[in-house]
Amino acid sequence: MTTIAILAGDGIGPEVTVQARRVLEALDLDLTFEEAPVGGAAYFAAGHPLPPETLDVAKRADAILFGAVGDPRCDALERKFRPEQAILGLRAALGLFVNLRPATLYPGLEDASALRPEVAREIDMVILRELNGDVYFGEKGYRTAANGTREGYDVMSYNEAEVRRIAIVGFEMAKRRKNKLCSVDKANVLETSQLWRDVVIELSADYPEVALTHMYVDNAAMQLVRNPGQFDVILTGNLFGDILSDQASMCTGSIGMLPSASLSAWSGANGLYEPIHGSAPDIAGQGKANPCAAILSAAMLLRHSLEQPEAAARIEAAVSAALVAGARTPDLGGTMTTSEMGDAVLAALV
Ligand SMILES: NC(=O)c1ccc[n+]([C@@H]2O[C@H](COP(=O)([O-])OP(=O)(O)OC[C@H]3O[C@@H](n4cnc5c(N)ncnc54)[C@H](O)[C@@H]3O)[C@@H](O)[C@H]2O)c1
Ligand SMILES: CC(C)[C@H](C(=O)O)[C@@H](O)C(=O)O
Ligand SMILES: [Mg+2]
Repeated sequence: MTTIAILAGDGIGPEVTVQARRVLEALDLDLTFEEAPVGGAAYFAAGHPLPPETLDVAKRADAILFGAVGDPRCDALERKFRPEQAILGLRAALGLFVNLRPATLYPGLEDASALRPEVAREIDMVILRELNGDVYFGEKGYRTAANGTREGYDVMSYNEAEVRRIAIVGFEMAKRRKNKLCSVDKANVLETSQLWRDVVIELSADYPEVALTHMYVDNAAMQLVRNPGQFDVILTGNLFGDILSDQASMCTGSIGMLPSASLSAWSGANGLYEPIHGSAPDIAGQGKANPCAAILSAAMLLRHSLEQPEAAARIEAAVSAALVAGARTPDLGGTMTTSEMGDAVLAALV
């Protein structure tokens, strides 16, 4: 029996996750679903954003479908109780250091893209984001000195083993795609990035067939808008990958379109799958959220954790067909509700 943990979370998290679950159920794959609270929902129900029972459910499952966490009512809480700690805690506890964030333009979405149609049409990349290190997991502090001056800090660091293991994934992915790897860093300023670049260059000797380039992150942000078609696999750290993937999403039409997979190795069980967007408090409860990113995350779950590539392709084809037929939530310029968009994808499933 295959068990999928559903951690829907806060805001639009539950709204989009239920649509992804409907699509998975329609495939008749004999999946069992186990729901558990996470984020603000878990804090209000159980006093902690990632209760031990929820972590157990996640660890026991064959794969995890995650919605989003974040609740403005928690903004004033001590950091360890904030909803966002739940997703960081899961990534750390499950050793999910590989984060795949594919960005492609779905047919017909040229009009929704922030770019000119001929530029947008070229987008077909994966942002490979390291997910267990960087400023996210370095020493942190917020303190007040004796003279009353406040100081905040988050240490940015990577060691060479951490860089090597994600870089290997990058080279292997590039080999299976277009043999192009662009490593994005800030080596002109940061020692962390200098180490990153040194390790990537050393490793490149094992992959002579892969064309390796390096780009500073500020230039990469610009090139994503100027000429996104130049990218195949972008290999980058935790913070830069977070920012660049939100930017890439608007090039493909909407942040509501980009799925992600978080894995402990390139392929394997216990992966966590989530849209790249957050809980979107500004539209929560209004039926306005685009469920495509969540639905496409379910497709990634089938491909990477359940070894069901045909089923994954069926979901992706259904999303594509629904969009070609004109199905659009407001973020894509349409008027459909979240569940109507789910209906459209279900109707297109063949
Ligand atoms: N992995 C996660 O759980 C995750 C990811 C990002 C942000 N967050 C959290 O979510 C909360 C809100 O953060 P934010 O506003 O900066 O980012 P967000 O991604 O939630 O929303 C940014 C903007 O995009 C829109 N948007 C997002 N998803 C959409 C969708 N599916 N369809 C249509 N529009 C969509 C929102 O309405 C908003 O205007 C914060 O608490 C943040 O920490 C969580
Ligand atoms: C909520 C937050 C911790 C998270 C991140 O920064 O990784 C989010 O922005 C994401 O992109 O998954
Ligand atoms: Mg983000």
